[in-house]
Amino acid sequence: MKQKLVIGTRGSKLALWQADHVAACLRRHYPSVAIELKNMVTTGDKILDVPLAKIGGKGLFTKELEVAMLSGEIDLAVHSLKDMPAELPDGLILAAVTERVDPGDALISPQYKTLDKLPAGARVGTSSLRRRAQLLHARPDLTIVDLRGNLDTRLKKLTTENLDAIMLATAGLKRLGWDKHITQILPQAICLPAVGQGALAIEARANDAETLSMLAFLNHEPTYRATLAERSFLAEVEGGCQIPIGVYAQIDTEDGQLKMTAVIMSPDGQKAVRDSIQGDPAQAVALGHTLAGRMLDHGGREILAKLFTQED
Ligand SMILES: NCc1[nH]cc(CCC(=O)O)c1CC(=O)O
Repeated sequence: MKQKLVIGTRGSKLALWQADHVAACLRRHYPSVAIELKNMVTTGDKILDVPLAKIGGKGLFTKELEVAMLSGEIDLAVHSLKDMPAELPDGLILAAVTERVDPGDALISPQYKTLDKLPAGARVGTSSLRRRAQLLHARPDLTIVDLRGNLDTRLKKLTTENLDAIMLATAGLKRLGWDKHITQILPQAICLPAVGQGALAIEARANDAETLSMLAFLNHEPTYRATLAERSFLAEVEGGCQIPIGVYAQIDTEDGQLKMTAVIMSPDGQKAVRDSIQGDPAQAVALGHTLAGRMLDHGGREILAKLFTQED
């Protein structure tokens, strides 16, 4: 067993909470091992004024940590699984995926509370194409305002940018103790989450057997299986986190089946392909591929082709 593990993390409040949480789990499990944290800055943290969809590129929030891991500077990195690209760089693997509790998206609207009570033309802040498309699909009259920055910045912008509502991940708000601001958790019929939303990913070197076995206890198998199906869906649709797809999979505790629903939308929410699949959790990867293939054939490919040629 190693006597020291170095965790790499980004410096945002959410990232620090996540890394501290994993550090605390490790310290409890291995009282004699030194658990150190190392703060790092990623490209995604540096570019704060450009909409994410325009920066493009995969792994915007993960690359610098991965370089440090490969060089041995850090032993593991903690990420929101949602921020991880579908395929990891050579030499790195997901050592564990933690239990997912809140996969959904939340609306914060101090004045109107819920989506259906927002007045016509209301201004809603989000920088996610996925949220924009699904909001506009349900409410074409809304005005979507781009909203970048860390969670705390975005909450402040609700007031400073004169917005009627903003949308954020429930999990992130809960982790920071800000769930008191939530006025509605959007139902999945209206808004499906991003791939992996709500789960933490622990990334480590593929050849570092000692660290991998020390991290194994952090893995929650049902969440791992469900998010594997989601990530396999994503890999097949071939996008980063900034394409308008929503997907949610879970293992049904009654019949043990993996059940997954996904949506591919045009950014304006006008075109939507929605479909579901279920099967054996051991076939998670195949289920993701099959669902993606079916949805691409039934209009998804057209929506995505248009998206990639758009220049706005
Ligand atoms: N893209 C930023 C990001 N990455 C992970 C979370 C929230 C926590 C999670 O989904 O696990 C957020 C904030 C948000 O989308 O509101």
